[in-house]
Amino acid sequence: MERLDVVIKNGKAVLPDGVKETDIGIKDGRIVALQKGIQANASVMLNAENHYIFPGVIDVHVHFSEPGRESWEGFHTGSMMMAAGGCTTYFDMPLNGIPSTVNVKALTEKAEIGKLKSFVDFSLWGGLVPGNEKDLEPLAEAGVIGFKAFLSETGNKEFASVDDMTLLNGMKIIAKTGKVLALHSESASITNWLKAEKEQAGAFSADDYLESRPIMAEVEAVERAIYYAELTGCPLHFVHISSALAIEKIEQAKHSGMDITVETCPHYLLFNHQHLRELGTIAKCAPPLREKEEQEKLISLVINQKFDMVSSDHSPCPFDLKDPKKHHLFAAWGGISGGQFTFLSMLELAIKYNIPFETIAQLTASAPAERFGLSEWKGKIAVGFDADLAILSLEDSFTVTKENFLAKHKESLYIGHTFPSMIVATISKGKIVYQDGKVVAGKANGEWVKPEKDEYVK
Ligand SMILES: NC(=O)NC(NC(N)=O)C(=O)[O-]
Ligand SMILES: [Zn+2]
Ligand SMILES: [Zn+2]
Repeated sequence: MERLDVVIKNGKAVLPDGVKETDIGIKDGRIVALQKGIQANASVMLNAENHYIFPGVIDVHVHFSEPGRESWEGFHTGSMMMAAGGCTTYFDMPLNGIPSTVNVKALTEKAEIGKLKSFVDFSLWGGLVPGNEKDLEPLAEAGVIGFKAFLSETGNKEFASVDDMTLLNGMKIIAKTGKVLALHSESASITNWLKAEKEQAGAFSADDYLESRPIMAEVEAVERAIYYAELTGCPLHFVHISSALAIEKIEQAKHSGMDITVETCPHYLLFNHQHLRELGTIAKCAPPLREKEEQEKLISLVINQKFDMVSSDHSPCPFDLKDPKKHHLFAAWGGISGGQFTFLSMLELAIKYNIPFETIAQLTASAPAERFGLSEWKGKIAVGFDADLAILSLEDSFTVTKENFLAKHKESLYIGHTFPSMIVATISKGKIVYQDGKVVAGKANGEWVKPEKDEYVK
């Protein structure tokens, strides 16, 4: 009888063309068989009867802040949290750590730490900042997944936002490397101007914060970036888009044939401005949570497949920096801590709005793999692909507590939230990393994943 490492029996696998009952056979970290009734000797047999098996989440947007600010998160706790959330590959952003990932030395240093500490696979973004134009091609060659720049201030002095000239020059160079430029799109001019007005008036309420980062600030930045991409031919990825009007502009550009993708994050879909009013700093992010009406529009846009993917934008910090006793809302650190909940959030929406599970798998796994050059071996359940899987039960629910939230800091908008499904296990390249509420992997086996080599066109 054939010898396999793992056989998952009787699950409902979420395949690109629909849900299918099948066994999954795994050997040497890859899926080798996808059929009912696999007869094999396997070291590990899992019964997945009544459970759904999704491709492991590929979360393109997290901030683990290591090296330099590992007191904010770090690869160890961060990757355990991702595993608990059904994520098997995440892309770490180039900012919030010290140094920022803006040259090859910083990239290599971060990759070494990730390889030692991460429980699941990861890729690394490189930064575009004023003054690092000469580092862009070397970073591309060294294997960054793409580049990231900020059009508004980052809130951290080690990673400056781009001025228009840096953006244009950077786009021109990035276009040549064949990589994608990801943009935090809020206009620095508009948000700084409005923020200064609020500061002068000493007006720091939740409503003031929302007013200081209006939808127009997002739309202006998106439109400008689209013009610049048209001039330079640079592929773009808009991160954490929070308004229907921005999507309208992005849709127009896509229809004109431009190479653009867009993500939103679960917090814009599950929460709204009322949560900032009630909960304060833990619900502070940029762009801000929008009014309920906008939240509903964003959900419709997800249902109508106007977003290419979803990401968590896990951007935590020690609670001290969010402590309302010490900082008013404008001064507190902005960022939502919720990397564990992208998949469960999308399942909540799928159940509520009848979104097909294969659409969820597309948003959380296959579209990111496709966009960022990993689609030959990651992002879907298929023979020959990495056995990166998330096993889900619809018969159980999951209420977030400080105990089962595995991020370094336990303060989060999600504490107390009940998701209508539960992750039973997460498998990374054939190894069970998370099962029954615990990270079970003995050691950190995550690898640094680089995009396909032939993506790089000199
Ligand atoms: N410096 C940050 O991590 N910022 C993040 N903060 C948010 N989203 O509030 C982000 O992605 O913009
Ligand atoms: Zn951002
Ligand atoms: Zn971010």
